[in-house]
Amino acid sequence: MGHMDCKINVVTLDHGKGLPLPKYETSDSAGMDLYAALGEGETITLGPLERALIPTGLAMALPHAYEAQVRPRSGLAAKNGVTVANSPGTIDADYRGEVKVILVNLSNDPFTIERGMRVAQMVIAPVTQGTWVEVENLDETERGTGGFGSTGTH
Ligand SMILES: O=c1ccn([C@H]2C[C@H](O)[C@@H](COP(=O)(O)OP(=O)(O)OP(=O)(O)O)O2)c(=O)[nH]1
Ligand SMILES: [Mg+2]
Repeated sequence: MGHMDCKINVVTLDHGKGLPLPKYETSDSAGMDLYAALGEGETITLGPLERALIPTGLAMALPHAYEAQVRPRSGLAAKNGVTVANSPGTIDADYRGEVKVILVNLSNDPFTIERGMRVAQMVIAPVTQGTWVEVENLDETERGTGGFGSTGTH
């Protein structure tokens, strides 16, 4: 079965020109890697616990009822302790600004980002919006109000 297709209008901003559009690295990849759209020769170095907004050079228009999630790359997290501070970042379908990645360095070593580095991945997902139905009481369930480690304790 093929993947659901979601056509996304995209504008490459000036500082993103020359970088490829994000792509799926394998046929069944869930995410497309996002490239750091820094200037030629420009770098951003994150010291321990520092964070920065990394430009992707892309502005997009997701179709109605879709979102994009900005997620960490496991390689960066495992090897360098570098992750997405607000993971998963939420790109709303009505956002027309530049997509940015909020990277944070959770390691004790500085980490330097260069132009073209793949800093995060973006997953396209359908959006369900909820509508409230206000009631006086909720139905009873096996779990009830238990949570936060309540199961398997007796
Ligand atoms: O990792 C992210 C997260 C968000 N955004 C952009 C797209 C998103 O549609 C917008 C708002 O994001 P969010 O709702 O998470 O941030 P907020 O702090 O609630 O800002 P706002 O008041 O603008 O909604 O910022 C990014 O570019 N990267
Ligand atoms: Mg918001």
